[in-house]
Amino acid sequence: MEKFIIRGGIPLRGKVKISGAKNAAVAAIPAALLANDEVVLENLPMINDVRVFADIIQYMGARVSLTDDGVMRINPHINPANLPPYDLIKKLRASYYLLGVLLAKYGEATISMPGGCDIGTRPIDQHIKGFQAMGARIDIEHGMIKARAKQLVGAPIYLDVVSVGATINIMLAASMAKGTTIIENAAKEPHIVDIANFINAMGGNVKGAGTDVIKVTGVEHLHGCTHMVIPDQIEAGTFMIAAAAAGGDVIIDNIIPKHLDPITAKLVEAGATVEENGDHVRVISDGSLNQINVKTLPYPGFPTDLQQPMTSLLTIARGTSIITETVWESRFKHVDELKRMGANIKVEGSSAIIQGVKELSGAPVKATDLRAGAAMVIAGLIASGETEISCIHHIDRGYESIEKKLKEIGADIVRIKN
Ligand SMILES: CC(=O)N[C@H]1[C@@H](OP(=O)(O)OP(=O)(O)OC[C@H]2O[C@@H](n3ccc(=O)[nH]c3=O)[C@H](O)[C@@H]2O)O[C@H](CO)[C@@H](O)[C@@H]1O
Ligand SMILES: C=C(OP(=O)(O)O)C(=O)O
Repeated sequence: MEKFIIRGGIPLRGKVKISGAKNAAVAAIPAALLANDEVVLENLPMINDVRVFADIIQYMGARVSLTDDGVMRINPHINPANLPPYDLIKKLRASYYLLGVLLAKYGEATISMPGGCDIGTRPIDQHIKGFQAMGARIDIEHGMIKARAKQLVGAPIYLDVVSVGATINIMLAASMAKGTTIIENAAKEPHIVDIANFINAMGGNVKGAGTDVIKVTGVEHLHGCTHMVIPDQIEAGTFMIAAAAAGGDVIIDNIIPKHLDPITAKLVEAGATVEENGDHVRVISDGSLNQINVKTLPYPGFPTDLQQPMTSLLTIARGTSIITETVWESRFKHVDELKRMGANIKVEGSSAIIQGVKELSGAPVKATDLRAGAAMVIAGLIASGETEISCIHHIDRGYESIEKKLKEIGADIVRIKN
């Protein structure tokens, strides 16, 4: 087991390069199996979720090479009967995308229930409803989801909730279905657009991604291509919040500033300066911030995946802030850990009421999930004294070398083996 040790109170200065988006990468890797020949994915983040997904598709027979610069070459010929074991599938959420991909290409998919962060109940009923509307038969037995369809047929599908996973999974299944699928009330996150672009680069026909109506016309075959994964909105937002909270002057580079608008708006409201320029944003802050209220919403709202990091920032903002989580019902496990560091937070239903304190003090805390881990890192950066963060395997699922990137902008953080 590894830990991070952070000595806080140091302003951050310099430039940090953002990696490819986790939630696009973990959809693009299974999506590559739709193609008939080699796919090259560029700008993949070097995170554990990517490595695990490489292991999963290799287990199924794909030939995969992944280099340190985030380039993965995938020869997509697999044996769909090689069912990846539960131990691999449960390591991440995005393994559910294998259902849409295998159903589209082979007419059959058997996958165990996916894993992912423990942030509330995580049903996949909307994915299933979509597959069923296209004519698939779905059975759930002994923890396995079995999906079968001689021929998927395009259909109108209205999502009851705005779901990132269901939108992408239905796009994947529909990419090779007979006829046209129309997804209404679709999610609009940047990674939805990225995967639609990737399917189109393989010869597919997806229109409307980024709006709430997506039209997918199935094609018979998809071919290989090279696709560059978009920058990670959530990693970029995490560094923006860290810079605003710890104080300093940080350029967050290699990003699409538009994707950061909801975060920029809130940091400016709290008193930080954010300058947008081409493919970077610059965050300048003296660490003295004012209270704000934040409500998580599907894109283009404030992302739920940054709610926990934002909570850490607000622990030291003047006044009382309220963060309302509308996407996940149990995404407040970081609160008890922040309280160990002196934060004054009360959770009432889906809101955290945060009374700003003068300072946090370092303490031993744990990363209860991926973004709770990021929240602990930010808390450690602003706290006086030493913070020791355990269970950092959660952080490694989704952040590429977070300690190296933070060190480059002046933070005092080390990874130690326990
Ligand atoms: C691998 C990946 O991309 N993970 C992201 C994805 O998770 P994930 O795809 O699991 O999240 P969804 O967008 O599907 O979930 C949004 C909401 O819809 C509900 N729901 C979802 C599906 C369904 O079939 N039925 C249903 O009721 C969920 O309980 C949740 O309340 O989007 C979330 C919301 O932006 C992010 O927090 C995760 O980081
Ligand atoms: C919740 C997250 O991840 P996952 O859906 O992969 O568990 C996240 O990235 O914040």
